[in-house]
Amino acid sequence: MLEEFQELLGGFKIGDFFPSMEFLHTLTGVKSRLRNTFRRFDHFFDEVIEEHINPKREKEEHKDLVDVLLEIQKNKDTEMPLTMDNLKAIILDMFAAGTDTTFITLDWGTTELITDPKVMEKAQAEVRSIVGERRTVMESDLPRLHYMKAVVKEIFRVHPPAPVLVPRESMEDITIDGYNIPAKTRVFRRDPESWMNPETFEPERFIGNTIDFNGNDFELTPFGAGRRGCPAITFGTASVELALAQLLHSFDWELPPGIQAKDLDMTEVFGITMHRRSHLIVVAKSHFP
Ligand code: HEM
Repeated sequence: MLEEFQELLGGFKIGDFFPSMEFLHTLTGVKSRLRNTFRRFDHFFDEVIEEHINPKREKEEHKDLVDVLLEIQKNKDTEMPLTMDNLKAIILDMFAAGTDTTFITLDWGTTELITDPKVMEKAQAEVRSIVGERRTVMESDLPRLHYMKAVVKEIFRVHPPAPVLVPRESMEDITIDGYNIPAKTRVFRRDPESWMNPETFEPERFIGNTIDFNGNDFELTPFGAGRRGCPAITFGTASVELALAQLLHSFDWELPPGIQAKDLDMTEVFGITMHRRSHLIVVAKSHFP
């Protein structure tokens, strides 16, 4: 369901660029796919909300996002009242923007590392030397994992999970570098010419310099930049770094018997987020007895 949503949201649709050709969306079935996906999500959110307002529901120790949103909705004194549609939109936004991006980064990251044993070994050696015999990687370990952080930057560079960002429209006429951009133009940003050996996975390119993805270096903007940039850049980065460090620390990774790195399908599926076309199958062996 989420995959269909991401593909519909980001895939190339001719009517988005030539509004006079929007009628093609009906002929090609895009409109009915959109309606169908909308209905499935709407039904799913109705169920989730009903479950949360059911007085017989067992109380959890901590409130979750839906509990908090329902509480805000109940409070009629808020500056901006939340309708049920607003509430569903927020759940969808968090669900879609927050799960897929992190998962895709780890999926492509594992792919790159398993096809490049030298990088995998170097990253594992670093994590294991910092974390030692302790079984759980802590957030406080992260600042010392310099090489692994370079690996994460390189994953973001080669496989930005949301490569065309969220489609945006310019609000007013503007001239940038001599190009006139009229109001309401759809704007995308990506510059493939900013890197040496751009196709090679090389975390070392981030060692010894300060290039980062916080929105100041325009050649690396996996979270976007400026005021419409990802609001969860800190949380998203920590989630990816912690998960990757834990995977590197606790497991030794191999391809299944008979499969070689060159056999892996590296095709990307184009949508608002950039998935692998086929599932990655790897063998994880516990590093600790
Ligand atoms: C690896 C992790 C992540 C990456 C690479 C990422 C990337 C992005 C990008 C590129 C955008 C669009 C920015 C733009 O158009 O300029 C975005 C927007 C957004 N992200 Fe993230 N994100 C990540 C994790 C998360 C997480 C964990 C959450 C929530 C828990 C989240 C919530 C959002 C929301 C709500 C928006 C929409 C903001 C708006 O509508 O303006 N993201 N993200």
